[in-house]
Amino acid sequence: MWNVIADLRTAVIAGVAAVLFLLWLAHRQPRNIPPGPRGWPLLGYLPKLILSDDVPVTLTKEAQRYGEVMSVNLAGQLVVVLTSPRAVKEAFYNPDVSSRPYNNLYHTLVPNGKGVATCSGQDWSVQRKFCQSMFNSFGIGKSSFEDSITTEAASLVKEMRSYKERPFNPTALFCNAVSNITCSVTFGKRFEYSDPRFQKLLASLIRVFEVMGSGGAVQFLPIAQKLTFLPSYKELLSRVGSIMKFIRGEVEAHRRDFDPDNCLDFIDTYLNKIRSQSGADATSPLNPDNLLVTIFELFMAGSDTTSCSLRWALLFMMAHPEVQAGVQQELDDVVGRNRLPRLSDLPNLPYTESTILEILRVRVIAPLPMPHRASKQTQILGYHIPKDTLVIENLWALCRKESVWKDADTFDPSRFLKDGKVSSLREKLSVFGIGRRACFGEKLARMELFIFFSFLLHQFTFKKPEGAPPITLKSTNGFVVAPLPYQTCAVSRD
Ligand code: HEM
Repeated sequence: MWNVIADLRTAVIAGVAAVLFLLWLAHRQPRNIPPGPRGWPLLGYLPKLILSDDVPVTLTKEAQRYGEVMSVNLAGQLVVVLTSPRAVKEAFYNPDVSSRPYNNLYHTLVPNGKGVATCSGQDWSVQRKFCQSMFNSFGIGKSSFEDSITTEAASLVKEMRSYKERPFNPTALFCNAVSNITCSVTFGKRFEYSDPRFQKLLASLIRVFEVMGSGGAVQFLPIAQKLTFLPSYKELLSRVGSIMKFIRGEVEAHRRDFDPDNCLDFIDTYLNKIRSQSGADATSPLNPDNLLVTIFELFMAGSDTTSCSLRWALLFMMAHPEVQAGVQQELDDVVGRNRLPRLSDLPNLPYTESTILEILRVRVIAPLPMPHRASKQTQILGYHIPKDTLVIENLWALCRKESVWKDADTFDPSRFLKDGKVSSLREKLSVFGIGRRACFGEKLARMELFIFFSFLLHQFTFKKPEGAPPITLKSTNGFVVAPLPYQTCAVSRD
């Protein structure tokens, strides 16, 4: 009798041990994956991120403990966070870390649509190459495109002047001005600041970035793709849907009036390409669905980003009147009062350029950009990276490294100056990302920032309105890090 019980006990213990061993086998981490904090059972590090006030700062602190290549488990998804230029360079020049995670938001709205920012593989490389060649042919980044931006900057100055030095919130004006540049490239037209249909669209655009939150990257986790019942997802779906509807209307109008001998904008050129390849290559990534999503992405990526940097720029000028006066002095010395700044003045405006660079550095507007996905098993600095790992660059950490940026929290444009010129430190500023998927609109954004900023400071002095609350440099927690809403007075310099 006792033998039976002893045998049974042995069998149960052996059975439990076998089950535990199999569970361990199934859930064990592959060897040599990057180190990182453990987190909770099942949810891993996700609760800590969700509860964090400032996700990039939290991840930077963890990286000080675990290193430049760190991993966290977010509800079963392995995510690798990179916090040094050498780690980001090695990872993001590697074709095997150049894919993007699946995104069911777009998939729901345009089931077959793939754009340029969220797709992978052949779809991405063909689209990106085509878009890049189009941007080049429109002269973006060169002086031939300058007039489009100066015309818009002049409209912005006129609009700000119309407040007659009374307080206003510059958010909608900047968003309208910058979006108009994207619209002039894509749709071949701009929209008036008073156009209610366009204003509604811009409000949706700003709201999309707010709703996405600073855990923007979290949107791409497999678990997030299942939370489609949440009110925030429903709001995103409805807002993105209304932006898509607007774009669809513009594409339809272009299709109706299409003239292959007169392709003046992005949509016409893309439609012409689709037409020229029909029959020859039915599977080409250049197709009507992808056109829709690509325009949506250019519109999103190109509008709130630059306009948000301009909002920071005005706020920092109000908070640091001595820097504002320094930029104005330089503009007056180099440009004078009888004309407006031109792109060709830039090499002679080192303090103005340093101020723009410092604004980009001190408030990195995309601190944790959209994740990359490893399309196959690979390595980063010797660590094993399994297939389908998400890889994120922590740009906030890169712009705060004390060894490169002394007193990194201090706003100090002169850090970029050496012997009266902009120093090579400029090359170390990585706010547009690094590698194969680095920002595609960087040249356009830099042109826009210089022209808008120099026009505004040439024409106005920005001041905190009397009686307004003290200036705060705190930010919102959106996918794009924006200043809290504020008011300014544009005091004419003439
Ligand atoms: C201050 C302004 C801007 C900043 C700081 C910025 C920053 C970034 C960053 C950090 C990335 C991610 C890089 C990566 O995934 O590795 C990115 C991607 C991208 N940006 Fe920008 N951006 C700005 C303006 C623009 C503009 C004006 C456009 C176009 C009109 C644009 C279009 C894109 C696109 C299409 C991508 C995706 C590229 C790809 O996946 O291949 N951006 N941007």
